[in-house]
Amino acid sequence: MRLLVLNGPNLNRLGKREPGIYGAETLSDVEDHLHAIAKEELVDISFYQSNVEGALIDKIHEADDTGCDGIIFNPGAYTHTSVALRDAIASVDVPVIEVHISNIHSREPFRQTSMLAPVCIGQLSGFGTGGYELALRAFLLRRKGVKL
Ligand SMILES: O=C(O)[C@]1(O)C[C@H](CCCOc2ccccc2)[C@@H](O)[C@H](O)C1
Repeated sequence: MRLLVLNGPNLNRLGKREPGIYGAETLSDVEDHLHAIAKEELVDISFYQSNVEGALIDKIHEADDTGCDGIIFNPGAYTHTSVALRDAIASVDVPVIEVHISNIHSREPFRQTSMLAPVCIGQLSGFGTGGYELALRAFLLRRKGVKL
């Protein structure tokens, strides 16, 4: 199984700022952790972070065109604004799980709406960086035939 972990704007700052909201782990720490699980589970996993909406869209298209089995996607602030990313996800067959480190539903009103959730297979929000592992394990359960 091949998975892509996609991160949107400012997530390159993870662990460097606002640890009270997003924790102290860096994006590299998250990648190392997911790499270890992927190795155990014989999953081919790749990572991409961009602050550019169009680059994220191109990556979603590329994943679909190359037979990726799933995308774990933290869209960052584009979650709340991007019709273009919504349309990109709607335009591909590859399943997408939306991940948020914070619980967006308990934060400012403008963060409580996701433009992308309706076209994703699910959303994980508020589990810290553990949400990325939860999403990986959700794809593993789907691989076993669990209807998620
Ligand atoms: O909780 C999440 O994962 C968010 O996607 C994070 C976004 C923010 C990404 C920026 O993350 C930073 C991490 C550390 C320091 C500065 C920004 C925020 O705009 C969303 O509403 C919720």
